[in-house]
Parts: sequence; C-alpha cells; structure tokens
Amino acid sequence: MGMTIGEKIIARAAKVDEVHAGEIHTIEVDRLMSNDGTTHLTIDMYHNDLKHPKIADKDKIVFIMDHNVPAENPKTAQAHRKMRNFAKEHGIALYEGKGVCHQIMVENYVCPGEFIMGADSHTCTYGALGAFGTGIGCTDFLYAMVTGQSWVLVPETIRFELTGKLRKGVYARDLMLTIIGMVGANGCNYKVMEFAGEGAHNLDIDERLVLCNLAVEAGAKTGIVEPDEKVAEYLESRGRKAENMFVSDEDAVFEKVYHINLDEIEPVVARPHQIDDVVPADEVGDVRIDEAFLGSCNNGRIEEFRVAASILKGKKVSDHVRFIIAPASNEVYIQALDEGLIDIFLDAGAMVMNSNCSVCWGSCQGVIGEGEVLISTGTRNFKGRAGHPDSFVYLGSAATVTASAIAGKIVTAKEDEE
Ligand SMILES: CC(C)[C@H](C(=O)O)[C@@H](O)C(=O)O
Ligand code: SF4
Repeated sequence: MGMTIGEKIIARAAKVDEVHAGEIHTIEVDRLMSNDGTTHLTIDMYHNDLKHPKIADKDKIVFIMDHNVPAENPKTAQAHRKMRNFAKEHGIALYEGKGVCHQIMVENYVCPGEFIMGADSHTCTYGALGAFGTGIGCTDFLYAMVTGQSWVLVPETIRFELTGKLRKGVYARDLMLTIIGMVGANGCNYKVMEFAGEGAHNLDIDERLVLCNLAVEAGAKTGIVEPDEKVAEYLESRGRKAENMFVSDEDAVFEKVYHINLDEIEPVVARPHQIDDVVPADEVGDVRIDEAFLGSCNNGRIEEFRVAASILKGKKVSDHVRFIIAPASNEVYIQALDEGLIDIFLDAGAMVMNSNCSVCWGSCQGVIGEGEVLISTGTRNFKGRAGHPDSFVYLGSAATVTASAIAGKIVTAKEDEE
C-alpha cells in the first residue's frame, strides 16, 4: 500500500519501511524546539521529577526566547534566567531576541523529511519545507529531551489539491483563512493537511509557511506542502541540503481530498472570537479599529512588509489607531531596513518593535483594553487573545491590516495601492 508524505516521514523517523494511519510508532526525533512560553516548566520538571536527569543529544535541541522579549516583568525575567542558565549548563543553542521561534527554525534548521517536535502549537509551520513539525506539551518535550525519542499515532491525511494562482491583492493568508472557514476550526483534528497540485507549487516558500503555520488552527497535527525545487533552492541558498523530499505515492490513502482553485480566493477576514468565522473582507461592515498589528510567525516576513510598505507609502496611520509592526526575525528586520521599508513605516506613524511575538501573543506588547478592536496578522482571535477578555480581534492579511490602519476601520486595500 502506498504512503502519504506524513507516513513516509514517520516511517523514516521510526526506522521502518512502512507505516500507515492508525498505527502507533516509537520515533527518533530529528530536532526539538522550545520557547520561553514553557521552557521554564520543562526545566522545573527536569530538576524536580527525574531520578537520573540527562540530555540525549544537546545538538538536536534549540531554545528560543521570543514570546516575552525583552522581559516585561520580574516573573518572566526569572523564567528567562532559568532558560539561559540551563542552556549554558548543557550547551544547548539559545536564541534571545533574534525573532519568533518558528521563523528562526525555518531560517536555520528545518530540512525536508525531518520529524521535529516543538513545545509550541505552530511547529506545524515546518511543513512548508517538507518536514513533519508538530506541537507537544512540556511533559512530552521533557521525555524527548531525555530519551531522544517520542511516539506518534500515525494520522490520516487530508489532501488539498490546489490549482491556479492567487490573484493580485489576494494572499496565502486569505487562502488559509478561507480553508479554515470551509473545514471549520475542528475540521482537520489530528490529521495531516497535505497541500499539493500545481497551485501549491505556484506558491513561494513564504506563502507555504503561511499555510502550514495555520494548519493547527483547523485542528491538524501538521500541515505539509509537497516539496519541490523551490524548497531545494531555498535550502541551498541557506547552505542546507535538500534530501528526503518525500511526496505521496499514487496509491496513498487519503481520508478526503478537497479541490481548491486559487483564482477564486478573495480577501477575507476572520471575525472575533473564532478563526473559522470567516467572511469576505468587504462584507465585514463598518468596524472601527483601535489597533492594527503586522507581524507573527504567520505573517511577519519580508514579503508581507513589502506589501504593507507599498500601501503605506506617502500615507498616514489614522490618528485613532496604533499600528504596531514586529518583524518575525532580525533577518527580516535588517532586510526591511536595507530596503527602506522601516523608514516608510515610521514616516507613516507606525510603531516598529523588536523581532518577537508581540501583539500576537498578547501579553508583552501592544495589549488592547476593554472594548477595543484589533485587526491583526497574528494566528489567533480567541476571546482575550490580545489583552482584555472583553476586546475584539479580527484576523486579515498584511494588506487588509495596513489598509485598515490607514482608514481607521476594516477595509481592503485598493488595487493600485499594492
Ligand atoms: C506559548 C505557546 C505555548 C503558545 C502555543 O503553543 O502556540 C503560543 O505560541 C501561542 O501562539 O498561543
Ligand atoms: S507569533 Fe504568535 S503564534 Fe507564533 S509563536 Fe508567537 S505567540 Fe505563538
């Protein structure tokens, strides 16, 4: 029986010839990532609950401080100290203030065919490079850190067969929000969302990252785009090898296949407080905003910054809006500086933050108050996600967020602006 991409990666990690959905396998983890959201908890368990604490392979572990960076209160400062000290003591790679964990991982580590576990739900992002990335809690992280192994119940795969190309002014973010609106926030629970077909290959790496990153918002175990020469080029440009570029066999078994024509996708917005409450952006009505956010592991890359800058150029952010911009990594930040994008943002009246999770995380920067409305390129719009429990988060593309920051209410960008 043929295998899907996800099954092939699990078979490789389990060191067996074949695996199929429904089986449980012990796997060797290729890499482990943990951020400052939970690493201090893992470290506490390591010290307090293990009889013979040890690290299986320090070179497979990456610690990234990105959620509350720089620390905004003594409690996070203490959690950060714990993380720094542990990393130093065990020789674990540590990134502090260099960017959002998933962006750092994609820029520096992820390779196709790898099985990567991260103590963060958006670890599914790595499927953009043909890897199996999945989020785990800190107990599972601790086990994998100590043994080098974990276990996996092989998921069923749902295939998204994509055709066509996104039209001008329509972005991967609109595509993925549309898909989540269609399948629902639980529509792909514990499945692999596999994106394939000529439409998927038309998407660039940054667009694939947007798709895979939000797979968990449809409940998926991970999202994977069928890897191709664009992945190979990206890896080669960064000094990594394109091996293990698995694609699904012709006779692989999919639980379901969706056919989506990218030409038909239009700008959309997810309304508070559910990500699957998706409507066409121009049907959202008259929604006045207090804050706009451009950034996050979903949408804080150079491509989104270019779109935002082309819309903002020569314009001003509405005087009742705080427009907060946080690059997904310092690499993005430096590139944006070089291209003059940061000048455009500052001239327009936006606030540019350090590379971190920022408003997406909603506990460090740009928190919104009671009754306030945010339009965001972040990943989630749960009640209270960006601050006060009685506040409202809409999700949209970089273009929609930027155009809204200028208009002071939710609008889509006009064609000549992009
Ligand atoms: C802090 C972390 C555990 C959390 C996650 O798992 O996703 C965060 O990154 C988020 O986006 O809500
Ligand atoms: S940017 Fe948002 S979604 Fe991504 S890791 Fe940070 S808090 Fe989580």
